[in-house]
Formats: sequence, C-alpha cells, structure tokens
Amino acid sequence: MSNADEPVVSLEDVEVHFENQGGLFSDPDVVQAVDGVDLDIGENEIVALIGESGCGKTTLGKTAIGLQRPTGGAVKYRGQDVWKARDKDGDVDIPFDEIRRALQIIHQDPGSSLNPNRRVVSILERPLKTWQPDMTAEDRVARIHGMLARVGMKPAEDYAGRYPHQLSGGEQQRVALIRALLMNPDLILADEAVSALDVSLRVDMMDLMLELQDQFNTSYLFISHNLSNARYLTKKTGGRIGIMYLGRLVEIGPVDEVLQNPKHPYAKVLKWATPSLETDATRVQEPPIRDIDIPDPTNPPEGCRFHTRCPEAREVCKQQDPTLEGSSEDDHPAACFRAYGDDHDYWNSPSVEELEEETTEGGEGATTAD
Ligand SMILES: Nc1ncnc2c1ncn2[C@@H]1O[C@H](COP(=O)(O)OP(=O)(O)OP(=O)(O)O)[C@@H](O)[C@H]1O
Repeated sequence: MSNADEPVVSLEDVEVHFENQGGLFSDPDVVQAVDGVDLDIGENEIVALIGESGCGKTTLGKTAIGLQRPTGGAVKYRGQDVWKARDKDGDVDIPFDEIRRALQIIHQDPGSSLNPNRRVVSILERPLKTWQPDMTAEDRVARIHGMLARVGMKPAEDYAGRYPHQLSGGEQQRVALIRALLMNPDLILADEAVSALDVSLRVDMMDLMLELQDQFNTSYLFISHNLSNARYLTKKTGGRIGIMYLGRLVEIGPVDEVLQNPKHPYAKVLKWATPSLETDATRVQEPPIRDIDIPDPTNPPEGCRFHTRCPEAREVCKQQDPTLEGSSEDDHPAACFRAYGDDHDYWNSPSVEELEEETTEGGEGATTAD
C-alpha cells in the first residue's frame, strides 16, 4: 500500500550494473555503478550525495527519480514500486505518469536541456499544458511571468520572449528550475546543478533553490563533487549528506555530524580535500589516503572497496565487506569496521600498510643479499 506517510522516495538494496561491450574475443565488462544502496528521502528533505567522479552519483540519482531502471533491488515512490507502476505489474496505486510528474531533474548544463528553438515562455508552457490542461492560455502566461519575476528575471515579459542562447548560464539554470517546479514535484534531482556557474552565482542559485523549496514543499536530491556546496545547501535546512565510494553509500547522516565527525576514512579524505571545512589547526599536509589510483569499477576490490586506498585498512578489510547496517555508532552510520564497535575482529587484525612496508623492506633486503 502507498500512503502519504511513506518517504517520498525509498531505495531498497538498489543495484545498477551496466554491461559494456567486450572486445571481439573478450567477455563484456560489467560496470558496478551502484551496489546495495538503501536510502529514504523524506518530505521537504534535502539530501546531498558527494563522491568523486565515476562513483555512481548520477546513476543513483537517476534511479531514485525513475529515469534509470535498477538491475536489482526496488525504488519506491510513496510506497509504490516505480518499475511495477511502469510495467503495470500487479496492483498499481500510483500510476507511472503521476510518479514521473512528481520526480523531476535539473541538469548540470541547462543550455543543453532547454530547447534552443523555443522561447522561454514556450519552454515553460509545456509542463503546464501537460499537467494542468484545464488552465487557460492567459493564466499560463500569467503564471510563467510570475515565476520569472519570482526568480529575479525582470521584466518577466522580456525574459519570456527570449531564446535560451539569449540568457546567461545562471538565467538558464533558473528557467530549468522553474520548469521543474511548474510540475509541482515532490522531489527534484539537482545533478551538479550549480557546478557550471561562477562562484558568486552558485550561492545565489542555492539560495533560490532553498527559498523555493520552502515555498513549494519540495525535497531535493543534490548531487555534487563539492563538499562546500553540499554543506551550504544542507546546513540551512538540517539536511543530510551521503558519501558515495565506488557505487556504495559508505556514510550518511545530518550535515553537522558528518562534517564535524566523519567516520568513514573516505569521508575524512573528502573533508581534507575541502580546505574551507578544515578549521582544525592540526590539519595534516599529506592527504589521508594511501594510493591515489581509483580502482576499476568493472573489477572493484574484494572486501571493503576502499581498502586499497585506506590508511586505516587491516587484513580483515581485504576479506570482509562492511555495510552501513553493521555500524554500531550512536549517531550516524558508516560502512567501516572502525564504526562496528570495539569487539570487532578489525581491532586484532594486522595493518595492511605495515604488512606492505615489511614486505617491501624484506624484498629490498633479499636483493641486497644477492
Ligand atoms: N549508460 C552507461 N553505460 C555504461 N556505463 C555507464 C553508464 N552510465 C554510467 N556508467 C558508468 O557507471 C559509473 C558511474 O557513473 P556515474 O555517471 O553515475 O558517476 P558519477 O559519480 O555521477 O560521475 P561524475 O561526477 O563524473 O558525473 C562510471 O564508471 C560510468 O562510466
């Protein structure tokens, strides 16, 4: 059953694997873009997903709004399985069209998502014609002018008559945001939505998103590789930050908890890489990471996926795979054995870094003796 008390979107053990064509004599590669992710997004909530390029943020975001079919697990909108609605499989409480309306996206590059041959008014009329077919043409235009003025594009009549190429990047992004909001959505996926803007415009755009969120009661799933932006957007609304690494959600919690007390060693790396967040006078010079190479997502490391780069890795991390559920922390969870409690095998397991150093030293010694 679906009802209004359900989270807007729930991801349950979601997996998205892409099969790429192999060579003539080789098997196809399978990219494990997203693996075993559980995530609920509530009413009026802002969740920011952070992680390095290729870790699966966009794939997870698109899966959350029903644009990407998962290869495993389930995606639900207010309790209704999105893909069962799409396939008309079983009892469907919420039709797929309604789900599509409720889950919207704004892209990194609004220039390419706005039709270059249509004026702003025509771009913005489309969602209204689709979702509010009873609205008169006059009311539609009045609504559009009102929204343009609302986001600071004044005189609205002038902006409404322009083509996308006659707008700045920031203005294009505002039009994309209005277009999404005119659908009266429950959730907007904002995929790197401010990254292409100048630094000064980023803050304006994020402020506008927050203002409109308040007015329209919309949730946001905000995707970024920039922890400062994620903090800005989540902090004002008490939102959450989720950290992704190689297809996995490895830490998630309220913004202040994650930033003040990151638990997963990869979350610590991201914080280290964002100097504006490091007020600590003891900031170390070297990044808290062992190996800068990102593993191949078609062949992720066994055990903990971060163990090849983790300065805290122990032998057990090579064999066992930590999950968020296993975390015994009181506040927010992290998929790291260090967050599993004092009695976990991790604490008696030898350090990977020390063993590797011993092996290297042993190897060098043997060469010298020869
Ligand atoms: N349609 C696809 N077919 C095959 N592989 C894909 C497809 N889409 C994404 N991938 C792969 O899945 C992995 C995750 O990609 P994704 O775009 O979700 O990452 P991301 O974290 O959003 O990266 P970025 O920050 O660079 O946009 C990457 O290895 C990518 O090459």
